[in-house]
Amino acid sequence: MIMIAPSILSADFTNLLKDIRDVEQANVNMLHIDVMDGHFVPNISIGIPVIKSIKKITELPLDIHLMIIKPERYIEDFINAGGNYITVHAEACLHLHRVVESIRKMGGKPSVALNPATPLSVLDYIINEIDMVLLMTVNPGFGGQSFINGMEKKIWELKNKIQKENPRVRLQVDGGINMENISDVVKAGADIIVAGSAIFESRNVKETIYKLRKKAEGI
Ligand SMILES: O=C(CO)[C@@H](O)[C@H](O)COP(=O)(O)O
Repeated sequence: MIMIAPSILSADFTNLLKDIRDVEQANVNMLHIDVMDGHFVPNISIGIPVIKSIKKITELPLDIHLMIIKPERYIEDFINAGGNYITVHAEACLHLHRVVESIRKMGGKPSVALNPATPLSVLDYIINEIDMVLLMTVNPGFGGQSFINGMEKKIWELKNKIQKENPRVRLQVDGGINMENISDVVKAGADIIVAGSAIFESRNVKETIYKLRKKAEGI
């Protein structure tokens, strides 16, 4: 089954409750929450108080994508705020193994994100310790960017690596995914689709999610 994770970065922050209820009614599998620090990426977004508030109003698993340098400083806070999946960037961690270990110890599901230009070999000695890999198909920092050409090949290579080395790992793909390219992304091997602007900037959020799911499942 393909999972859909709406990225609330593109939601209406003056009406977040309504947007969350809409995606819940469309049976999405988790909420993707982008945390940006203005250093690792050139943008600043959502932080711990907002995540705590979201946790109070939804039962959906919270998938926290930390686009922050030295994420080890805040792992405990994001887990206490209600994060389920905690994704850290390989590029942002001096001691990736230690960070992943601490996420697991504190009760989170550890996940590692890779920027588009980061080689898959950075996963070589960590793939057995994680639950998910987040492959970025845009340069992180903003919603609404275009999917980078050629990333299907990287998804496919990562899928092969996962199948060989740890088939329990889920492959999440994030950035520029829409109605036109979702089938290719799934065919290349994605298990979890993150989509922000394609969902929240559409006229009918629920209908868009149903259509994305249908395309993803080839129906
Ligand atoms: O992490 C990020 C951006 O850095 C993403 O989660 C975006 O929020 C996805 O938005 P779209 O590309 O789907 O509009």
